[in-house]
Parts: sequence; structure tokens; C-alpha cells
Amino acid sequence: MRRTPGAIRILGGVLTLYLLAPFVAGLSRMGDADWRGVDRAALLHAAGVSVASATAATALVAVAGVPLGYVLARGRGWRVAVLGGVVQWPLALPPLASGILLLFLLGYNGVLGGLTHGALTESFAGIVLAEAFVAAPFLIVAARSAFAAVDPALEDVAATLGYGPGAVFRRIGLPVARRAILAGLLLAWLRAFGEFGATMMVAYHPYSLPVFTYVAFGGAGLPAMLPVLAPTLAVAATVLVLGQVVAVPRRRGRAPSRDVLPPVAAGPAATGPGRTLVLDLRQNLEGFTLRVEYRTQARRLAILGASGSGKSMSLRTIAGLERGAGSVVRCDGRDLAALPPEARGIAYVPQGYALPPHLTVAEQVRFAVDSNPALVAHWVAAFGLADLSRRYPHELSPGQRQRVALARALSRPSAGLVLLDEPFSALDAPLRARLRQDVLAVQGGVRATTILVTHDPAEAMLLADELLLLDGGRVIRAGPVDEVFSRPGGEIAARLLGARTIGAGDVLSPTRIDIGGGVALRVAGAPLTPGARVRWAVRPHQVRLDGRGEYPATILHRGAVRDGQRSVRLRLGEAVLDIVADPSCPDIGPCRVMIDPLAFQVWPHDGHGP
Ligand SMILES: Nc1ncnc2c1ncn2[C@@H]1O[C@H](COP(=O)(O)OP(=O)(O)OP(=O)(O)O)[C@@H](O)[C@H]1O
Repeated sequence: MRRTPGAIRILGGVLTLYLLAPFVAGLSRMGDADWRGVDRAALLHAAGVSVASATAATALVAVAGVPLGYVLARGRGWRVAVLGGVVQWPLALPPLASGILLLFLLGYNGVLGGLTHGALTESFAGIVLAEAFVAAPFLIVAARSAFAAVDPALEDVAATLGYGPGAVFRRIGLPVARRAILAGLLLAWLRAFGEFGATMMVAYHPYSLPVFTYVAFGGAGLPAMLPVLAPTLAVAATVLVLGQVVAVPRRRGRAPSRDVLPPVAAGPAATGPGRTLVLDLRQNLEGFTLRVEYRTQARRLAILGASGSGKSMSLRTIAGLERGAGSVVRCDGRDLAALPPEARGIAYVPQGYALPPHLTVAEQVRFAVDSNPALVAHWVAAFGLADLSRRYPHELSPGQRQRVALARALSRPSAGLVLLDEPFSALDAPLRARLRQDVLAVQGGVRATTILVTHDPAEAMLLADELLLLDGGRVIRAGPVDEVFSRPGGEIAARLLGARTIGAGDVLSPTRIDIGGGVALRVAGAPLTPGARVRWAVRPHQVRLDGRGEYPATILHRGAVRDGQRSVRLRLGEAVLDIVADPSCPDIGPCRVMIDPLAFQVWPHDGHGP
């Protein structure tokens, strides 16, 4: 646990002392209490009125105040901002002024007062209405903050799992924000219970406890007040203790378990053709325009791009979580763009997985509206989740969380598209490697098209048959993985695919490039245009030192041995390459290297540089 700085604790302590001091002072004087003049029956009645009216007022504001808090948390624009300010006005008014305003509404001559023939003043109903007016902002502000703190990804996922807006509120927003809302309800109750000024103006009778206290104080001195204080303090203290029990989060059991992940039990391989997917994704945002057009029958598609290039936006537009007016999303001829997210039949796994914290693993995996028990059982078994079924997300390791999110998404029989948004981000390298195998196993067993968003070329090449390279919201290259890899089409795409520009050359024939120094590379892939000037790249681990290798080269530098490998710098033609080699590789001087023709990436020279 992190330690709190001393100065902060001192400041907090000073205020706590100040807040407690009047209670201590009052309680220490209880011995002087003068009970003789106290009408105990009237005191008890007033206490009953206050408890009942505060409870009724809190219930009243809860019914509308919680939804209002949700609207304020989720809404955008100036209207919502104005609404957020207006509902806090009662906080700014002296309670007596609130009472006067309420009289204009509830009094004999007020709109509501006239309709009810004055039943809303000098009555229990009047007390409830006055208390509701002053207490409501406490609940609304607490509910707004509580809903604002709910991760929007949780609601997005629920929407893609078949829940409409009302169900998302009930199944996600409300339960996740529950504790903070309960704290707000407690505040509202206490404010209503202690309300005096507005109540006195609207309903002097029947006496509530604060009004009774005022009357008792008016008729006698401090000693006569003390008996009146006793029930007030007792009730407030009881409610506060109850509130702490209900509203303070309990620490639930187990520490996150370690990543003990059994291999995924891959089922039978999916057969049949891939789905026909037609995409024309459009977003016009301030400072960013997305336009992605693509048509494919590939089962596995990866969208690769730098940060901010529009990868997640594309996925969210496909899922219907971003509007994207004019967009087309068609899967096997079914027009998804016309449907809300809950009707698109999409299995969406967002970054961070978005597992609602109040649901156990068992509840998570069957959370989708149309989750299929047989599929749930299949994926729970395949991912080895059965022993974790009673755990909550914070009791799971990152790898287990990812498996739960995958199982949840895949347990929908109707899912035609599986969208994976950076599923391995924020994981360490060994875990990434293992979880890629999970996804690979999943891809082999589902007929749905998987669309993976990533900025890792290795991940994209392992988990996709076709690639879509994005830059600034546009597709700069798309097609089968091998084609895109070997002919990225330009410098930016080549870099996205991990190429570090190594050299330039002139195309001699459709499969040969002269890179100077008497070396001509033999490359595979789409035929090149003789005479064209090109750039080329090759990954370090694809260059092998081999005495019978095709190309003559020169070792320029032998680096230290690390992890059983030696870094080596060599010259090939006019290019300088950094590679990794066996520790026993030849010393500085001439050598030969072997490079698979498929390993070369070649793209047109942009005219800048050598
Ligand atoms: N609501 C929004 N309003 C305006 N611009 C937005 C909004 N949401 C996202 N953007 C912008 O859209 C662009 C694409 O965002 P997106 O999240 O798709 O990027 P990304 O490629 O997934 O990046 P990363 O790899 O960092 O997640 C970014 O420039 C982002 O700033």
C-alpha cells in the first residue's frame, strides 16, 4: 500500500478534529441536560417525522436524480453544461430563500398549491418537498461523478453484446456506479434529515426534528436543548455507520492469480468460405477524417497503422459505436451500417478487455444477450476458465482477463465479425507470445471474420491473411500479407511493416536489383519494373552468414555476445546491415551471406536521399 505524505495527513487530521470537536463538546455536556420540560411524545413524533420525510424525500430524488446524473455524465454540448449548473442552484441558496421560492410554487397561490388546495404546505408532503428540493443536488452531483467514472468501454462492449441503451444503463452503469451512488443517497438523506430553513417556510407543522429543536431552543435555554440533540445525533450516527457499511467498497478476497495459462484446446477447424466483407468507413471529426474502403473474403484481416492513424476508429465504426454517417459495413450481404451496435452481431474485444468489475467470470462469459450455453461451455473449457468461474476481474491475471473477454465475445452464435482492438497491448513480451497463440487457435476454430487492430507488424503477419495499412485515416496499402509485405508501395507503408530502410538500388530485371558494389539481389514477389530506382530492406534475422551463401559481403564489426547471439555489422553491396549471428561467426573481413528472396521488401524510391 502506498504511504500518504505526512503533510497531507496533518491537514486532513486538523479538519477532522475541527469537525469532531463540537460533538465532543456537546456530548460532554449531556450530564447538564434538563429533561423535565421535554415533551417526550412530541420529541419522538418529530424524530419519526424527520426520519420518514427524509426517507421519502431521498426516494423521490433517487427516482429521477440517478437518471439525471447519468444524462449529465453521458451528455455533451452546452445544453448539458447549462443543465448541470441549473440543478445545483438549490445549493447556492440560503435554505430560507429556497423556502420562499417553494412557497411561490407550493403555497395557496402557487401553481401546484392551487391545484392541490394547499395540501402541499403545512403538511408532511410539504416537508418532503422542501427537503427534496435542498437534498436533490447532493445526489445528482454524486451520481454524475459516479457515472462519469464508469469506463465507457464497459458500456460499449455491452452495446455490442446485444444490450440496448436502457439495458446498458441497468446492467452496467448502475451496478458499476452503485457504491458512489449509495454514498450520494446517504448525503442526500442526511441533508434532508437536517433540513430546517426551507422546511420551516413551507411546513412549520407537523414538527420535524430541526423545527422541534428550534421551538425547544426558543422556549428555554441550552440545557433544554440537550435532550433534543440526543435523538438527532443518534439517528445521524446510525445512518452514517449504515452508510459506511453499504457504500465503502469491501476488499474482495484473492490477489490476482498468476498467469498459469493452459494451452487453448483448439476445436475442429472452421470450414467453408470466409464471409464477404464490404467496408466503406467514413468519419468527419474536427481535425481528423477517416475514409477506409475495402472489400475482402479473407477470414483474418489486420489493420495496421501508427498511433492516431484511425485503427480503433475504424473498428468502432464497424461495431456501430461511432456513427460515421454514410459508412457502409456489409457482411455476407447483410447491411450492418443501418443497425445499432446491439443488433450488428459483432464480437468486440476492446483494448483493456472491459470486464465489468461486478461480474464473476461465469457471469462475464454468459453476459451477451444471445450467449449460447453450449458455446459458453466450449470456450470456458477451451480457455481453461472453469476453475476461475467465481472470480472477479481484479482477481485475474492479465492473460486470464483476455481469455474471459475472448470467451465472452465468442459465446455469441450470431457473431459474424470478431473485432480485436490491440488485444496484446500492455502485456509483457512472453505473455504476448502466449496470447497470440490463443488468438491463433481461436481464429482456426471460428467461421467469423476476425479483424485485428495492431501497430505490431509481427502480430499482424502472424494473425492475418490480409493487411490494411492506415496512415492519417486513409488506406495506403492493402492486400494479402505476403504481397503487402514484399511490396509495401512506399516508404511510410514499409516503415509500418517494420522495415528500416537499408539501401537503394536499380532494377535490372523483374526479380533482380543492382545495389552497387557488384551485388545484384534476387527478390521474389510482384515483378519489378526494369530501370526503376527502388529502396529495399531486409530484417536482421533473415540475413545468415553462410560460407556457401549467394552474396559476397564484408564483416565490418563484431559486437559482444548477448543471449547466445553476436551482433554483427556487415557491408553488402553499398549497404550496411546490422544482423545477429552465431557467436563463432568469422572475424572482420570478407564473408558470404544467404538471404531468402521472399525476405526482401522493395518499394519505389521517393527521390529523396541516396
Ligand atoms: N471523438 C473524437 N473527436 C475528434 N477526434 C477524435 C475523436 N476520437 C478520436 N479522434 C482522433 O481520431 C484519430 C484516430 O483515432 P484512433 O483512436 O482511431 O487512433 P488509433 O490509430 O487507434 O491510435 P492508437 O494506436 O494510439 O490507439 C486520432 O487522431 C484521434 O485524435
